[in-house]
Order: sequence, then C-alpha cells, then structure tokens
Amino acid sequence: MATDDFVVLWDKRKNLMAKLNFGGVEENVVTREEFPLEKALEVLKDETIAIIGYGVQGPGQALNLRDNGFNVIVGQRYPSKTWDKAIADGFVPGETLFSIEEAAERGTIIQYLLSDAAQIAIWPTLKKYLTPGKALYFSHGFGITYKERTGIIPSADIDVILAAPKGSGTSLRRLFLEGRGLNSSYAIHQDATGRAKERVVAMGIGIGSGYLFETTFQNEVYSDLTGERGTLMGAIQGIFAAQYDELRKRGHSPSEAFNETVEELTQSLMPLVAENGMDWMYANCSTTAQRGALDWWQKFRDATAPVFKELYDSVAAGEEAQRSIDSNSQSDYREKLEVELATLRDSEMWQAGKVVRGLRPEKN
Ligand SMILES: NC(=O)c1ccc[n+]([C@@H]2O[C@H](COP(=O)([O-])OP(=O)(O)OC[C@H]3O[C@@H](n4cnc5c(N)ncnc54)[C@H](O)[C@@H]3O)[C@@H](O)[C@H]2O)c1
Ligand SMILES: CC(C)(O)[C@@H](O)C(=O)O
Ligand SMILES: [Mg+2]
Ligand SMILES: [Mg+2]
Repeated sequence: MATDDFVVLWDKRKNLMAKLNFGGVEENVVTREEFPLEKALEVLKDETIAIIGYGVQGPGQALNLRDNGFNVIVGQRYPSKTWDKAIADGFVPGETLFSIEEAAERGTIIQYLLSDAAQIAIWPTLKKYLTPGKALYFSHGFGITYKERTGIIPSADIDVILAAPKGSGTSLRRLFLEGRGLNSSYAIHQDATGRAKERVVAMGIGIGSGYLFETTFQNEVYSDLTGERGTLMGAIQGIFAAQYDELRKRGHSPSEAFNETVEELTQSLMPLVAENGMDWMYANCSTTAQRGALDWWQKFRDATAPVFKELYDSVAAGEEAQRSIDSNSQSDYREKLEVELATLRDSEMWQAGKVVRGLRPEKN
C-alpha cells in the first residue's frame, strides 16, 4: 500500500471522514465506509422527512430514501401532474402524500425541492412551519446565497443544510436502481441543534450518494451555475454547433458531421475518459489523433477562457440568479421553454442525431 493510502485509512478511523488528496490539495470526504446506511438510519430514526416538490430531484431523492428505509412523506400542489406522479410512485394521499402546508407541518426535516423560483414564491407559506429544531434542507445553495434576491432567510433556531447530487435527479434514481450511486456535495449554513452535521451526512447517504464532498452554500451554487452554463450543458452545445456547422459548410453530410461531433464522443470516447482520464483516452487513439489533440487543446482553452471569466463574474454578481428568477417565475415559462427546446430539437444537427441514435447496433 502506498504511504498516501495509509494516511487516508488512518484518518478515516480517527475522524469518521477521509481526508483525500486531490492532485495535491487535501479535502474532506465522507464515504459509506465511515458513515454506512445503518448509521444514517439510526441518526434519522425519529425524523419525518418531508419532500416539498416532486419535479426532477423530488422523485429521485424521495424514492431512494423510501427504498433505503427512511420515513418519507411528500408535499405537492394539488391538482397537478406531479401529484399524480407521486401517486403512481406509491405515495398515498392522506398517508404519505399531502398538501405542501400539511407535509411541512408534519416533517421534521423539510427538503425544499421546488424549482429555485418556486421556492421564493412558497417561502412565506413554508416558513410558518419551520418550528425550532427542524431542519431545512436544500439541494442547491441558490435560495440562501442570493438571499437579497430570494428573500429566503430562515430563523436562527432551525438547522439549514444542503446535499446536492452532482447530476440529474433522473440519474440519481437510475444509478441507485443499478446498485451504484451518484456523488453529492454537502454543506451546513446553520447548526441550531448541534445535530446539523450528522443530519446532513445521514441525508446525503440516504438519498443514495456514494461519496459526499464538503462545500459551502456559496461555493456549491457558484460552481453549479458555472458548470451547467459551461462545459456540462451550455458550452458543450455551443462547441458542438460550431464544429457541426463548419463541417456542413465544407460539404460534409449531416451523418458524417454528427458522427464526428457528437456520436463518437458520447458512445466511444467519453466512456474512456470517464474510466481512466483524458490521457488514457488519448493513448487509446491513433498517433495521428494524439498529435492533433495535443496541439489544439490549448487553443480551444485560450479561446474560451474569456467566456468562462465573463460567466463566473456574472454568477458571482448574482446576474445569472436574477435572470433565472425573472424568467422562471413567469406563468408561461413552460410554454416558452418548450419553444426554445423545440428549436434545438428541430435543428438539423439534432434531427441528424435522432436518426443516428436509431442506428446504434444495439437497437437492432
Ligand atoms: N433537476 C435536477 O436534476 C437538479 C439537480 C441538482 C439540484 N437541483 C436542485 O433541486 C431543486 C429542485 O429542482 P427540480 O429541478 O427538481 O425542480 P422542478 O423544476 O422539477 O420543480 C419541482 C416542483 O416544483 C413544483 N412547483 C413549481 N412551481 C410551483 C409553485 N409556484 N408552487 C408550488 N409548487 C411549484 C412543481 O410542481 C414540481 O413538483 C432546485 O433547487 C434545483 O436547483 C436540481
Ligand atoms: C443536473 C445539473 C445540471 O447538475 C443541476 O445542477 C441542475 O440544475 O439541474
Ligand atoms: Mg444546477
Ligand atoms: Mg448541478
């Protein structure tokens, strides 16, 4: 065993938390070894976990917690599609499915999983039920960090905690069902009871996290907003579109342009990166590809670096938060969203993608 590994194991036994070395920087990480599910169940055995909102994160977290043996109820608007979804998932009106108000009253840990904009609208209602000793749980640092804009300012006599899965609620559930897990970050904003740490870690394990990375509410929201606008969602679509359009202008067919821009990345190369890193993926491509990639990656970094700076500045100034609040709180938000998504879906690139996806050998 390497000396570094030994330090990690020793630390784990002493601290119930591992200090792991990430490329030269040490960070605290909770693992299921130090904090197994049985311990999480023991910590939360007298708690009623009320999940407010049953959109994307709500079902993922509610179902994982329920399957893991926790006492879970759901609070949701009625009538609504997501009320019906909760029933289809086995929650029973009057027993485990309630109005938002009733669930908030019954819960001792309130998981605030409405959309970030809806959290602002419902806050005046919810706060009445946050009596001393309860815990208010978020999966995003948004409401608390941008409190001047959201008005979400909890009273000092409750715990305020965060466990934020690093991925979609859909993946959280899928990976749980596959017996795997999704990592989350966790943070404590207020520890009124002295139990905030054990409560948040137990919740993180309960929702199906594999590992829990320590953070703050502010760092969680700044990095999350940057990531989803950047390489995870916004930048990736931008760079796909730029390369696809150039290939098409130069006379390549849609299938060829799509294959060389998206399909090969998602089907062949990213799984290799996920497995063993970028250098390993490069090492498993031709020497010709290696030379080209090693020559060009810095140019792309330098071209996009100013955009990432602009993006982070906008996040830190609260401009991104304000833009989401303003657009997501409009009553026709879903209709406008559908128009924008349809523009992407109907673009030649993603129409070509639909056909290419249908031709994957396993579809046969
Ligand atoms: N979507 C994800 O996978 C994901 C991932 C990590 C963190 N988060 C965070 O988790 C939280 C929940 O996000 P989500 O994407 O699951 O939310 P969502 O947009 O899917 O909405 C959740 C629920 O809010 C309800 N809702 C919307 N407007 C309402 C209103 N005015 N009054 C009452 N209820 C209303 C909807 O009925 C729905 O059940 C957010 O803080 C988000 O940033 C989400
Ligand atoms: C799944 C994401 C993008 O990681 C999350 O941050 C979200 O807001 O949905
Ligand atoms: Mg996000
Ligand atoms: Mg995220």
